[in-house]
Amino acid sequence: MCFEAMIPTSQGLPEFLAQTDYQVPHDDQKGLIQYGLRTDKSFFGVLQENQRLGAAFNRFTTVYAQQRPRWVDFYPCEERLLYGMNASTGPLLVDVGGGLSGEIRAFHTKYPMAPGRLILEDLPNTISQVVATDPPLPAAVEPVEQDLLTPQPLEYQHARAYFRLLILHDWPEDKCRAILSHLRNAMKLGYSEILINKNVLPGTAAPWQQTSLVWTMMAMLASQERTRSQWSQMLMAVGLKIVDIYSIDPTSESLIEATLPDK
Ligand SMILES: C[S@@+](CC[C@H](N)C(=O)[O-])C[C@H]1O[C@@H](n2cnc3c(N)ncnc32)[C@H](O)[C@@H]1O
Repeated sequence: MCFEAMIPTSQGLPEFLAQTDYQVPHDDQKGLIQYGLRTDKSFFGVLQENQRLGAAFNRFTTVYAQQRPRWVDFYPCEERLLYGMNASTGPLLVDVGGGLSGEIRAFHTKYPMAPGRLILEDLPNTISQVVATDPPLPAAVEPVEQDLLTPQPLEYQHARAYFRLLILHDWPEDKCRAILSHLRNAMKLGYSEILINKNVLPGTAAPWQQTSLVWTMMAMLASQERTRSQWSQMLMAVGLKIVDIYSIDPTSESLIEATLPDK
């Protein structure tokens, strides 16, 4: 991953920035990765095409998440998800771009008797890796091939929560809005929520653990880490509002809870 994708992309950085007048790239189809790897594919397009690289990336994100505090340990799941859950309304949890499923496994391990379906969505190559994992996926978790740039199928609408870890920093602003709009359209007013497990940078003096990803995100994905006000503006722009932000320490990913406003 590092040698085949990140280093060649980073090596192209000075030349690319000089050619684009040192502007922050926002187009994930004409960014640094296309320049550095001489490809017309996006980062995830490269990983879907090259299964070995894709599998290495999925292992990397799994190990990365294992080193971080898990949302299930600092978000009040009983109070905010399980209380009021109605399995006939829709799934309990849909993990969008869930990768090798660490988070939904962690949720299931902590709440094995929770009512409702647990859905793990990702691209085809990742899902084929998920179903072959050892230890195997718990039977309660349903792996589904689903492109997050498309609407949620009817079957997975009106979920109690749509969860996303390390996803929205992978996409530039316009794609984030498109992704969130599909989820907003799937939500049930007064019931569904979106849980975003990501860094929420302070306006100043952000810790290095949070800012160290900024260059990587810009280079590989033409995207960025975001401050609280940037998250708030993006969610408002697609008709969602932040209910609360839960954090366990200032250097780790927070959990942003967002819903449809009552109006
Ligand atoms: C940074 S990883 C995060 C994985 C997982 N949420 C975690 O934190 O371990 C991004 C995930 O998004 C998935 N992904 C990328 N593009 C996608 C798309 N268009 N539709 C669905 N999933 C996508 C990737 O396959 C990958 O599993």
